[in-house]
Amino acid sequence: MKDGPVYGGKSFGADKNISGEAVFTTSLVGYPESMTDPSYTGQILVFTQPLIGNYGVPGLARDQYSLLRYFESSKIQCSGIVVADFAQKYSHWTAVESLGDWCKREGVAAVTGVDTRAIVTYLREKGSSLAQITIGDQENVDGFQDPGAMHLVSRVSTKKVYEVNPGQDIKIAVLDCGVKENILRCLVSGGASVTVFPHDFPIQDVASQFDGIFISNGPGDPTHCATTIYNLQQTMSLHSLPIFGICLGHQLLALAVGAKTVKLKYGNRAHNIPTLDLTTGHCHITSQNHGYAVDASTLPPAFKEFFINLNDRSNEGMYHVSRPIFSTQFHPEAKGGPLDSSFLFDKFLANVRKFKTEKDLANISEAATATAAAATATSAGL
Ligand SMILES: NC(=O)CC[C@H](N)C(=O)O
Repeated sequence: MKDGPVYGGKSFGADKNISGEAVFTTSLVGYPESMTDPSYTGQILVFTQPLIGNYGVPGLARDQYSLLRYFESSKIQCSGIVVADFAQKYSHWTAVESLGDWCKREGVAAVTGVDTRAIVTYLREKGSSLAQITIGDQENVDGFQDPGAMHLVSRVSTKKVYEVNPGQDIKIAVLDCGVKENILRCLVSGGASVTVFPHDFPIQDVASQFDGIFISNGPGDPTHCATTIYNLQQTMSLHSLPIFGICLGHQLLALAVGAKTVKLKYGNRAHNIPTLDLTTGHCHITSQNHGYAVDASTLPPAFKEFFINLNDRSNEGMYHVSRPIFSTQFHPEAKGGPLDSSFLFDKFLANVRKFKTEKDLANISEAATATAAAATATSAGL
């Protein structure tokens, strides 16, 4: 840790020195999904679940939409992992290699035999900390890189526009800040065509060609994404289409409407965080991975708090009082994690379908008015 403590262990991944922000997750399963989630870029992930690796690592299989079936992106995104007990023997029908071989092949540092309870106690007391993984006596020439100071979204976002599940009647534009494959799957399996745009694409210029906009999860401090925030402001003032944001997407939407974000002491990374829906009084168990949060007291009057975290009372979402715009801090796509909140994709898709129907009806009546006007002009001999 940057502030002093050293924890010893044995390398079982790539033998290389790395640095990043040490964070912990209390999720019991889902290490392939978490490690390939672009939101973990620049972070050293410490697992509180002591035994990690026992079901191995799946391959790069793709589903009927050409989305990755078992991973959230095509490579490991975190800088390194720390576990108490790496399981060398693994067994699962999807497994193609061990966790150690995967980390070695992808050049990712991994350490086992570490007192992870001591690290988590330290992180909970001091807060998320910059840290290094160093092999032997080698010095880490890079020092302590701070992912919070970097614009990581520009590194993980797509460079070119692409489409998933083309040809459907409803069309959604996704702003890719580090989108997880399962988010795209949740949108296309609900019957939408999805076009994925780079994070800084001027989405306001093409919004009229779509029936909804989705803003994805992503790594780092949301305040670095000034271009996306500006583009969202423009989109909301020029267009009335439905918008849905998840995690970083929620934070960017909140910043775009004038609210503020704060850095949490050690963040929320787990698959079982109780979250209260303030509109229904229902509690949902949610999947989370974030270090920043929206300060609900700074939301403008047009937005209400949607959900709150029942552990630390932090904000978990917001909705517009009269427009089809809402966002959540947690991950309703839940990969890994419980599916309690997957109804939010249904809610967004229902908003999108309603908007599309109203748009189509407005176009028909506009065309009918134009035809009637032309007929009147013709009969009047004009
Ligand atoms: N999963 C995410 O989108 C994370 C959002 C943001 N980088 C945070 O840590 O708060």
